[in-house]
Amino acid sequence: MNDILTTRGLTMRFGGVTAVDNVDFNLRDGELRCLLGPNGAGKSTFFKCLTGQLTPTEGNVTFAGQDLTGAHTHRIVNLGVGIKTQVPNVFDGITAYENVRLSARRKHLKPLARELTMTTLERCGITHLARREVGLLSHGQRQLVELAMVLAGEPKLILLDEPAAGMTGDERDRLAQLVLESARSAAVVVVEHDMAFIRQIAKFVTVFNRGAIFREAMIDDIMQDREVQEIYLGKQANAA
Ligand SMILES: Nc1ncnc2c1ncn2[C@@H]1O[C@H](COP(=O)(O)OP(=O)(O)OP(=O)(O)O)[C@@H](O)[C@H]1O
Repeated sequence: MNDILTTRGLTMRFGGVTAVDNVDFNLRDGELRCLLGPNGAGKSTFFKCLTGQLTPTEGNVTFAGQDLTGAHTHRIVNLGVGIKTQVPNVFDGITAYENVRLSARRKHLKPLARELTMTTLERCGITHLARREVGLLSHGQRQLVELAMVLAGEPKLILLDEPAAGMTGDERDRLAQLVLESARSAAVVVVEHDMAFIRQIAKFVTVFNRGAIFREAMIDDIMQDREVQEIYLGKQANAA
């Protein structure tokens, strides 16, 4: 299968700090990949270079054969990438339904957009929140609304940064189910800390450390990997 996303020599420096260091990353079409690593490993910075939130200092990002290095987030989304950042990117003053419909309307005329909105709300288990103003919802509920917005855009690639943050156990289970389901029709990259959630969804994972790819393997092998355990413990010991 072809690669839908690649980076070559991707590097991001902030002054003297090299947050992402010469990363070559490959994601196959339809693949679900989790990005792990201790705090400060460079996962979020790498993610932001993919989404257009940051312009890398060096290297390039290719999506579906197109060079997207330094492209605006708007263009990246229009090309078929669904992005969920750490802070829910929703419109607080309107309802969940209206938020999701805005996303569905990007590709579809009104009747189809309405139908897609309803099915997506249902898929995400938030039909009961359709008429609620999003600014009044809990953090976990807002995360699900944002995910519904991403899915209603029918992306070819979905990028999720810490999607399980602030969720209840039930919301997290729903999210895990949704991510697995979404991975049947799109490639998915998930940056996440929540190990319970990772265990629910992860197959092949990429572990970052000090800005570089430290290990790539199946999650069960990663969990047994002593060097991976050490980089996590090392960070905790340093922080203590
Ligand atoms: N805007 C910035 N300016 C300066 N340094 C930054 C900036 N953003 C990130 N860094 C630094 O880059 C390194 C990587 O940070 P990053 O947030 O990408 O790691 P992470 O793996 O996502 O960590 P976490 O899991 O805690 O979110 C850290 O040393 C961090 O302090």
